[in-house]
Amino acid sequence: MAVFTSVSLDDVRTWIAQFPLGDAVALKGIASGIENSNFFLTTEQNGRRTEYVLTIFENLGFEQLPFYLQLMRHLASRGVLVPEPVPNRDGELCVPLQGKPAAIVSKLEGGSQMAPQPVHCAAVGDMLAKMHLAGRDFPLHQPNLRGIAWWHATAPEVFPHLSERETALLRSEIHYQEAFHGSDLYRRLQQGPVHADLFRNNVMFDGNRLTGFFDFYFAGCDTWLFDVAVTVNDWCVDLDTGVLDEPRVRAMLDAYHAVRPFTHDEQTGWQCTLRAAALRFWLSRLYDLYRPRAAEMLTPHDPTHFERILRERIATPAPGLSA
Ligand SMILES: Nc1ncnc2c1ncn2[C@@H]1O[C@H](COP(=O)(O)OP(=O)(O)O)[C@@H](O)[C@H]1O
Ligand SMILES: N[C@@H](CCOP(=O)(O)O)C(=O)O
Repeated sequence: MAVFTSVSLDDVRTWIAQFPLGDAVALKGIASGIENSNFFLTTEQNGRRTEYVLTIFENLGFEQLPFYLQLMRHLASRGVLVPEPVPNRDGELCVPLQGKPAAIVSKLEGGSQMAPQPVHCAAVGDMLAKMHLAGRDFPLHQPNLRGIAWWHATAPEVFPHLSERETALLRSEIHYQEAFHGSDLYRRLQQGPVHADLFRNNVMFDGNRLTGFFDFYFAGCDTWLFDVAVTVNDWCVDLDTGVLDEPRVRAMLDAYHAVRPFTHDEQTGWQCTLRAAALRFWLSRLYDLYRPRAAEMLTPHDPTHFERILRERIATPAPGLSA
């Protein structure tokens, strides 16, 4: 159950007076999610009921949240389908609740599509390209906090837990990625705000209609290509083998390319970037598995899934960026 901080409807009734949303009439904890406490919040104003999502941030502090919340606001104002944060009467997007930072955002319709078909991948590719373009004039900057600096800092913490075979792979891949990240080619890749965690469970669909991207709390500035690679590695993969499913890859990449054409440099850097995206989640899953965990945290995700994907991306070239 992902409600780590308990809040009652009475608590919220008083707290919500600072927002121009009317009265709080219902509050329901959301079971899924592993980072924050999330609730569906219903408000009533002039006889009209509206549903929102109330998030209490368990790990992020007040100083870190403006980047994420302002980014969502910026994207929403440019027509990208993302939850829109609601400012309070003082214009603040993030305010304390039970002593922790909290925010209210609009609720997306629908549910997650956990068995995506090419039609869903195309919708994700199209919206991802629109999101990258819309982020070009976003004024705030924060690096991807799960980028190469984090890999360097984190690998030594997991090495003691790994087999020789795993250690060899992790060492050699970080070494390989250092060379790629230090190259002229890498410096020429287009960069901007990216979601950086656009997995199947972070996108809503109503049937085949995409209704939004959410969970922006790993977002940061990185190459657009990295975002594409993270997304392909999750949406277009055979979950048992880590092998990419070509029809889904083609649907996603072609839809992206139709909105924001890939560059020649991106074509060249594509295979390395798919490996970087696999490495990022292998390492974070290893770290989550081996670090001391708070008692209430849920079962960590399986790291071997991304180890398999990384080995597969090294062994087999993925379909190219354009057909
Ligand atoms: N804006 C939203 N609209 C609709 N549902 C949402 C929204 N934000 C979160 N949810 C629901 O809450 C669940 C947990 O959210 P998530 O952001 O993944 O949590 P966590 O950050 O704790 O991993 C999601 O799976 C989804 O069902
Ligand atoms: N997508 C990551 C974990 C992040 O969890 P989320 O529920 O906040 O998206 C992974 O699968 O390792």
